[in-house]
Amino acid sequence: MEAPPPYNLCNPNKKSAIINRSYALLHSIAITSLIFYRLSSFFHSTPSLPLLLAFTSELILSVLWLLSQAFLWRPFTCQTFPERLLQDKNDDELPAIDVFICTADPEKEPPLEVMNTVLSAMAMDYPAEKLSVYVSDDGGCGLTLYAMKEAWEFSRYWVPFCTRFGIKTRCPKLYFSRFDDEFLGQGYEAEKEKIKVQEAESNGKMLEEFNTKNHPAHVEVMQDESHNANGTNQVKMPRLVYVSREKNPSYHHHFKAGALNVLFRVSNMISNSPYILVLDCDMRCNDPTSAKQAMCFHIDPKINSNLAFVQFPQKFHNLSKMDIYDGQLRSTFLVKWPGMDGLQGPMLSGSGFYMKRKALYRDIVQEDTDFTQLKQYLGPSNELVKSLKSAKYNTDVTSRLLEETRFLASCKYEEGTQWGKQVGFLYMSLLEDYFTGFNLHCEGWKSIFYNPSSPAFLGTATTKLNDTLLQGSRWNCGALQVTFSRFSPLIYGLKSRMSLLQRMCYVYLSLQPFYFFPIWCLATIPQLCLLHGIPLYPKVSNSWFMVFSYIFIMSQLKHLEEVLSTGDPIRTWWNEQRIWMMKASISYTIGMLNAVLKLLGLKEANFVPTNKVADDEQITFYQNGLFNFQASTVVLTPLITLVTLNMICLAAGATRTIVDGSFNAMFGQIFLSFYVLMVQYPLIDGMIFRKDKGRVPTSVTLLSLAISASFLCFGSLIIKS
Ligand SMILES: O=c1ccn([C@@H]2O[C@H](COP(=O)(O)OP(=O)(O)O[C@H]3O[C@H](CO)[C@@H](O)[C@H](O)[C@H]3O)[C@@H](O)[C@H]2O)c(=O)[nH]1
Ligand SMILES: [Mn+2]
Repeated sequence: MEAPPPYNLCNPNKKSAIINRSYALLHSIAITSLIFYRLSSFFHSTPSLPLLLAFTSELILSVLWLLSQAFLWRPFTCQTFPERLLQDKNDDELPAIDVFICTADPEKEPPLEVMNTVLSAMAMDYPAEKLSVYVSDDGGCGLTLYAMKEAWEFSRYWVPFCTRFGIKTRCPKLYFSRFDDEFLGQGYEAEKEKIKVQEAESNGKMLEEFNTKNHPAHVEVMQDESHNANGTNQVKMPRLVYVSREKNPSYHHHFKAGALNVLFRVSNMISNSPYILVLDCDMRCNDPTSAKQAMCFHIDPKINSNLAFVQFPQKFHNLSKMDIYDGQLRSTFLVKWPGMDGLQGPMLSGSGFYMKRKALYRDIVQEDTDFTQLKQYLGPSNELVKSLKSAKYNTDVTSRLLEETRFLASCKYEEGTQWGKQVGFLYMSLLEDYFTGFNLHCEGWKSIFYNPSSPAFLGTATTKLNDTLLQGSRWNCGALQVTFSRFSPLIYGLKSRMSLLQRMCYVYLSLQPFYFFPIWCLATIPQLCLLHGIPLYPKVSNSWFMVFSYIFIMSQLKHLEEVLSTGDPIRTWWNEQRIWMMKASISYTIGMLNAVLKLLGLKEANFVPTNKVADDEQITFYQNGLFNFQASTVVLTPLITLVTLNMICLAAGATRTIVDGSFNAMFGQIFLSFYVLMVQYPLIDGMIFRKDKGRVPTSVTLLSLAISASFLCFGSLIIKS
């Protein structure tokens, strides 16, 4: 008998694999030669400090390069066929889904935007009775609760409207910006107005007086008895639940992971759906069919037994054409994650994934685990433990049930339990997604990356240099918390079922912040030596020079090939090098400092939510591809210092080589300095030529000049001694 057609297909990209592997092979020969050249030169004469620093940088770059090849070894592309799934299964047979949406700060994450995300999720193309949306409000803000009630009101029109007319755009804000619909459009405007009035009536207090650190637990299931009682509204509606967990300064709240675990428990009592979709408050559902697409993997009997989650890429609605800050995270979502699809699957990426509930219980909840043991792991609620065994959907939410959910959302509940350690989203790192996903993969769970042509979700990308770099610092600090712990991918679970390549991917991310070392060394030491006429690279006429040139040119070409193969313009290649240098010198460095301070117990790690609102000025800069240098001094000064230093050294060093005729020996360093300045040209522009508000403040330029001068003086003393 012929096998039924599959719901999904995942195929290797043979062409990419051939290109990647040939490149990797030749490049590793070149790198080995470079290391051989350096080591053999050390035998002839004792290396100087600058030479040792340059060599250490080269070694770190080589190790990271080698690890990064794991992402490129077996690239895959997956497809889904939801129509086949729907032929086989009717609505009753589709599994239920709980959608978790987190918000924390009503100023950075305006309640109206959260409302739009919630409505887009409620209106997904999925049987309404199988969909429950849970909103976690870590701010405990009255205005957010109010906006959720309004979202519920409006959803009663919005959801049936979308279903009846097969509307593609299910985020109301976006829909009404494109299309007119008198009745509904007015309804939406009225909701917007109500939220504004509500805020105004409290004289702004609702936004100012919320207290993220101290508030009681609040759980509210949105329902409208009057409507159901008189039977006017027969349309089935997804459920909407507002949860604001208790916050108390004497308990650590574990940021987003803590919020997600509360939703996990509360939803267990109410809908207990076998699958969970996690969204950040700015990640709207763009393609309403994403749930069915995800189910094409989750229901497939061939792969579902150990499939933990289906990850969609994070995509953004506010990217400009230039995308100067690499907001699209191209290399992550278009190269690395598809690369991991050929291994055990992509890393968990915070938002836009469909997770199997059972996977988050890990191996603790088994058929034969007894009641008392489960309570030791999961806490004192009998009801919660009972709900594990019965996969039932609670249609009425009694006041007793609500009481229990408030208990589950209290600070004390997790005391002495395994939440965040072995169950649910894990707490040890600020990068809860990466760490949770790593643990799942260690236990043998798989994941799938699915990147449909129409984006499943659209979020808000950072459009300010400062926000981008600080967000990156938090991510890297989170990765390093894992690296510096017993869970470091280098050593943890070596006996687990994770393949070598998959592990290399995790190790790469865990060591990636170490790029900070080569970037700082190679942007300062060869330049200082250029000033003093000390060569660090072979002469142009020396055949070893070829090895260095080969490595540089080939990595540039490979990057270019990769950019073009993901359908991006050449400009992206250049942009990415710039923002990478900035991230490596700022985000990796700050992330490293924070992680080390945390390790020494000198600083608390903190998850400051990223700003999702931008003023017109900020948007204009961003849209025009102009860097906005209105950034904190800590972020900006190091960048400007590096550029100033390179300018001074290039000018003085080049003059010197002309005078003493040492161009042949110094070419490598002249080129390096020149390359840094070319890539970072917008910094020079912002420092010298720009007159607008986004220019580099003169105070920062002066401070940077002073730092560069001191570095050159001290550096010269050390070099000459
Ligand atoms: O104490 C907190 C802090 C944050 N959040 C929520 O977490 C989400 C992500 O925060 P955001 O400020 O947008 O951080 P990003 O760095 O943009 O988030 C990326 O990186 C995070 C890991 O650090 C992932 O969790 C996210 O999904 C991913 O989009 C937002 O919805 C927040 O409301 C909370 O619920 N509680
Ligand atoms: Mn975000």
